[in-house]
Amino acid sequence: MSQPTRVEHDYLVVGAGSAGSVIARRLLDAGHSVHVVEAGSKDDDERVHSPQGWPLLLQSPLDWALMTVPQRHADNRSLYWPRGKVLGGSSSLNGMIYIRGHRSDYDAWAHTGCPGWDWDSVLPLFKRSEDHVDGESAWHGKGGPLPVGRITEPHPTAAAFVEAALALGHEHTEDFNGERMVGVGFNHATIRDGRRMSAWQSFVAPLLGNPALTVTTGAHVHRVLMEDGRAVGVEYAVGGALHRAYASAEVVLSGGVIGSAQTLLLSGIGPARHLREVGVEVTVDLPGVGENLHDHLLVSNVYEASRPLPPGKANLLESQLFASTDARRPGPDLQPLFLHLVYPAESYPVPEHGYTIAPGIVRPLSRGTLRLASADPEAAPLLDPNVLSERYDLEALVDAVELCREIGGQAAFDTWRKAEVAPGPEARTRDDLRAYVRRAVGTYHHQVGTCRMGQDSLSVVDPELRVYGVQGLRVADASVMPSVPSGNTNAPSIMIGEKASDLILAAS
Ligand SMILES: Cc1cc2nc3c(=O)[nH]c(=O)nc-3n(C[C@H](O)[C@H](O)[C@H](O)COP(=O)(O)OP(=O)(O)OC[C@H]3O[C@@H](n4cnc5c(N)ncnc54)[C@H](O)[C@@H]3O)c2cc1C
Repeated sequence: MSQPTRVEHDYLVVGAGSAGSVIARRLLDAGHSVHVVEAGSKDDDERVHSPQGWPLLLQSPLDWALMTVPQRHADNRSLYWPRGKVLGGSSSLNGMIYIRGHRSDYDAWAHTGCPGWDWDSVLPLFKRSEDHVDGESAWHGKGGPLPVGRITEPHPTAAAFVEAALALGHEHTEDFNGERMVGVGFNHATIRDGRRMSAWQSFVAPLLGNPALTVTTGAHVHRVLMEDGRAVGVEYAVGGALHRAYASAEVVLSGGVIGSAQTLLLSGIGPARHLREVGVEVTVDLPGVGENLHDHLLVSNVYEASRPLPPGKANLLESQLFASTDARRPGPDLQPLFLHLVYPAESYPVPEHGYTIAPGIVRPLSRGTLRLASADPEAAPLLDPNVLSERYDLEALVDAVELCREIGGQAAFDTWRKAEVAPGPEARTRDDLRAYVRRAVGTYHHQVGTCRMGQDSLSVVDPELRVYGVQGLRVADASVMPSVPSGNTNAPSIMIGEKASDLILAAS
């Protein structure tokens, strides 16, 4: 019997998230054919598009809704990790804050084996994506696919947060992506005309009629198909049925910090010992796959409000503060975030009306792992970020809790504050606050690092994002970050998509 003709595109992109959407767009613009294979659904749920819809998407079918393994240093709690399972990936259910991080974050990447990823090299890529409401400047781009706007009518409590931090002596920052990141101010956000601008909507939706583009949704990629050491395609499941898709040029994994590492492991690319333990045949012994999992950490200082809060007009996350526990270090390590809603602290009461001053840390030292639970591609992986295993992370979070308490106690909040609910008045000493952090710590949703870029024995991809030991296969998403930048990770993931497309096109 003759083999059916195998349908090939030039490129296969696995995952239509922040990075994958950019890659698909840039390859299409360059005249290539692209097949995007996405496990999630179309983004036709209206809650995706409203800037205020994201809390309603958590635990919905558009969320992978993963859980970590019990965290030893956090009272053995399993942490809930939302991730977008929809066109746009996590950029379709994130908080829309547009932050790039500090210049020193990227210079550190370059310094630790990633030439070409220093700040001066990546700034033009951030700008190329952007269509900033303020227009072209030294810091921002105009005319790119990604709209970035300002919070023009802040919620009164978000304004109170800024006023309170200023009263404590923090400096005002007009633009966290500008000259000075450290300070307090209002976020810029990926919102235009009152609509969320996900990476998919910004980069790919305008090209949906392009015959060179094929999009398959509801398609869970199980493994990379290899021929003679070269990636030639992927196998994916739709419903119960298995399908194959092929690429004549390259396969690009953009499944995010969890999906990309899991796909590599299921393809036999990873630590040989672990693969044998779970019964996956080893293709390439690559010990770094699944190592270096880390995340920004967040707690929720929750306040009961003295009256119902008026509705906001933007993304519910309008103002924040970048601060440092050590002035000798470049850039911030704390990121208290204000929400004009109750973002509950686990196991603490949830007031009917309230707001949250969320202490966050952005230079965590704790590192963990992602491992397969079994060889079954549909089984969720074992996620162990090992949070708070480093003493610095615990102490920095306690510093952040104290800082947020100080802000919450300022006169600017007098007309809004009824009571502090978490950590609550009974938490007085630093030890009490350590216990609170262990009991309430959660994710800031900025997991990275499981397919780390670099040139040492634990690197998974080289600085051109090519998987070591395999031809024709790259990883491009938050998983390649060697260390998490000190800001939110959507813009950095989009930048990685820009850089990846340059590298792919240069090799074509
Ligand atoms: C609730 C939440 C709030 C956040 N808020 C912000 C914020 O305000 N600002 C900010 O900058 N960052 C925020 N982030 C983080 C940011 O959105 C992510 O870091 C970023 O989107 C990661 O991009 P990515 O391309 O690596 O992965 P993703 O955008 O997650 O994309 C991965 C895609 O691959 C698909 N996929 C995975 N595995 C497979 C597979 N096996 N087969 C097929 N498809 C697969 C997924 O369904 C998904 O669509 C938030 C994240 C969350 C979850």
